[in-house]
Amino acid sequence: MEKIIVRGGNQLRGTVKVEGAKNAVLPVIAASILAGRGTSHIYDVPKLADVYTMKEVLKNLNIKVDYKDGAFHVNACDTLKTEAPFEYVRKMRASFLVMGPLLARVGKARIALPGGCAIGSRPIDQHLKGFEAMGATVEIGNGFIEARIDGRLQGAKIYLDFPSVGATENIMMAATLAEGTTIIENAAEEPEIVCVANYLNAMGAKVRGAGTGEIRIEGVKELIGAEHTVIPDRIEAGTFMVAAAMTQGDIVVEGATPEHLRPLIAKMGEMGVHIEEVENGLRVVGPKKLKPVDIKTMPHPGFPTDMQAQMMALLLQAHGTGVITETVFENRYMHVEEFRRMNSNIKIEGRSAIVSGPNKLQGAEVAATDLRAGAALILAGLVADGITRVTELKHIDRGYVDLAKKLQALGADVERVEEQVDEEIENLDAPAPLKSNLV
Ligand SMILES: CC(=O)N[C@H]1[C@@H](OP(=O)(O)OP(=O)(O)OC[C@H]2O[C@@H](n3ccc(=O)[nH]c3=O)[C@H](O)[C@@H]2O)O[C@H](CO)[C@@H](O)[C@@H]1O
Ligand SMILES: C=C(OP(=O)(O)O)C(=O)O
Repeated sequence: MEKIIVRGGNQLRGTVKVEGAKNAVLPVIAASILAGRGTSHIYDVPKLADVYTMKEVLKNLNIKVDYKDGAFHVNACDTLKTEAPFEYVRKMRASFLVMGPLLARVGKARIALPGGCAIGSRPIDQHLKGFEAMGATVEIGNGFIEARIDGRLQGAKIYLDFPSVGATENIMMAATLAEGTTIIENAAEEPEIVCVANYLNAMGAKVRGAGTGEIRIEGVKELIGAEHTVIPDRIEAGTFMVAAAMTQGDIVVEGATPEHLRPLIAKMGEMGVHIEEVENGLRVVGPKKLKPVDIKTMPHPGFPTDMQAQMMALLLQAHGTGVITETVFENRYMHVEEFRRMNSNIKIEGRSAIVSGPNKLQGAEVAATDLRAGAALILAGLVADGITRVTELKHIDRGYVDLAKKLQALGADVERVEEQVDEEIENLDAPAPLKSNLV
């Protein structure tokens, strides 16, 4: 079994470069389906398990895909297939983002129902509400969602009950080829939405207002393959920023974009972390003594839920009590049990986690229950006494390229190893998981 082994105690120093953003590249690749003519060339594509899953999804739709040296080339000009099976959606919920583009291009899409996940139930009702408002019929059965439209989708005014990132992207992509104008109200404002909109516009779409709560899309008849560079990953950048802050380190995060990281910069600043803008990123210097803060996750420009677990690791080191409130996902505290294995003092009350510190963390064997939980456990390992072994690396590989190697290059004692598991232990029946742990 592969593990990441962390021996705590080293301060981080040096420079680390962030990759293209996972949460931008996945919808950007899905958007490529919309181009009926020409080849798209997408740059700064990170080598993530999710990118390979998306590549497989597209290949299955009869789309030509080539991925080399960080560049992803897509040609979707042949007759498209319309089905994304459970095999892919199970691995990665973002596979559902092909529904809007398929519906717009060929009037039909059949996608496996995403189902539950380690961080909550994650329904897709807002995506479907948008497609129905544009005239599509949606049927659910046999574990699939099937959407159809005769002719073109029709522009519509769609109010999202919650500014869902995925629903905003899916509807925005579908609307680019619709007849007439679509207005998405209460749209998500994340930087990744702007990245996707810029790509759509480069392909010939007419999308205005991305990055605000109201997006207007004037439908066009055809989109053509285009070139696009993916924005830097603000969550990967944030993860390294926390690593520096935790270890009283001093690092430069190259590619960290200050405008995308305002809430994190503000909260880390309140904790006493020194953050300054440098030529091509951010310099982060960890203080001797961290102050506690309260954090509430919110849609952008609020504090990102994808940094909640990492900030909890940081709060474990603060002198005093801080409260984290998770408002975006219903069940995103799976890492708390793992932190407890490392001797931490965290109390859960409803949607809040009360973190009292500083904690004298101890190394332990812990499991990455989801992607950001995995990163947070490695961060905790950087300051724990003794050895921390993190398992279930498949989650971490969905969203981080060479996390162990990059930390190692900054001076951390971290390695990724293949550890033999005692055969007798491995053959024991595993207890049934409490929640399905698909993504
Ligand atoms: C690939 C990708 O970009 N993933 C990001 C995206 O996920 P994703 O796009 O799935 O997240 P959403 O913004 O859609 O979900 C936010 C909340 O809305 C709820 N909801 C969503 C859609 C819907 O139709 N109905 C509904 O109730 C979800 O259950 C969740 O509680 O945004 C999340 C919130 O910033 C991030 O944590 C994920 O990293
Ligand atoms: C929750 C995340 O991603 P996804 O929506 O792909 O599961 C994440 O990136 O932290």
